[in-house]
Amino acid sequence: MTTRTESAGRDARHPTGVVGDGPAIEATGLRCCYGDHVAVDGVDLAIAPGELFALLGTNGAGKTTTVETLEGHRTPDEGRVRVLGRDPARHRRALAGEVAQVLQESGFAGDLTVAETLRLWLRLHPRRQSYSDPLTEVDLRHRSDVRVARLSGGERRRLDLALALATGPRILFLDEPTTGMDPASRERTWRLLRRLADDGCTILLTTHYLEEAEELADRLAVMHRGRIAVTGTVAEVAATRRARIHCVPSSGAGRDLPPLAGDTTWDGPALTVRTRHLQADLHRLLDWADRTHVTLNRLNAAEASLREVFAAVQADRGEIEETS
Ligand SMILES: Nc1ncnc2c1ncn2[C@@H]1O[C@H](COP(=O)(O)OP(=O)(O)OP(=O)(O)O)[C@@H](O)[C@H]1O
Repeated sequence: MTTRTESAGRDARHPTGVVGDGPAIEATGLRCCYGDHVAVDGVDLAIAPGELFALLGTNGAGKTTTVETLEGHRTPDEGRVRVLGRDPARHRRALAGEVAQVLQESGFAGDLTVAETLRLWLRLHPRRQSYSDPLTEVDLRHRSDVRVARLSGGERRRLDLALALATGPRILFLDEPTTGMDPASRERTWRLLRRLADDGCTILLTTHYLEEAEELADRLAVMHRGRIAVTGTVAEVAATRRARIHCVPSSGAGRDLPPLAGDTTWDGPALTVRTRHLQADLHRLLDWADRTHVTLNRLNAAEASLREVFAAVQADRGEIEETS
């Protein structure tokens, strides 16, 4: 599994989504409507070659519509999209060998075996380069002779992924790639996706699993009501909300705290500090506790989590702050 430290290294690699010859996947002012309903309302994305980008969002936020447009299945009502510099709706044939998609519903014939499905797939799809052994990569080699109808939900997701890999794509669109997978398969899939991206494949994945985005994504965006509410590296997105220090000072401590940059609130004996200056405020608090012989029980200090950011977006709270 990838460590946070490695993630921080990746974070620095694609600070803007544009490197070298420009983005591999791009949306500019994208707007998509279903009749009068605006599903995507001015989305800008720039995903660099070899970047693994996660698109998160609340239900009905517009993720699928955005991705379908990038895949060339829809044309924008306004704005433009480009994949490898081309309009994906107009150049579907040219892009076919470069782009692979894993949709939520794959719709394979249930009476074909896994191996037959792969062979058929390779006959029907243009290949940029063949991938050595996609079934082994997704741990399905031992199920080669099993009919697709008899695969479990998680195994079907792995077959989807194997087929996507089989053509050696430069761009991979993944819609909820690990839904239904057990924890071991999920981690294996994460390692595989990470390796693909490290080998230069650009990956756009939509997911409802925040830990998947946290673990994998070079950058991510959280959509809400057709717009991107917040985007950046995991660290940048977390920094849009204040960090939190929580503790229960020992009785008799009094409430004359040292001057802190953050806002303090008391809930009975429990103190919470919401701050943009976590290290400095923690230092002041510890120093004050030392000087006044106070014990800070149940002390906990943490940056905001992706979950908190997501909850704030979902609650439509206006308190997502600009990263300074
Ligand atoms: N075919 C359609 N006709 C009318 N409205 C649609 C259609 N498809 C999607 N919508 C609406 O467009 C909006 C965006 O839908 P979309 O499926 O892109 O969101 P999503 O972020 O993928 O949602 P979810 O996470 O729930 O799958 C929603 O309000 C949805 O109800």
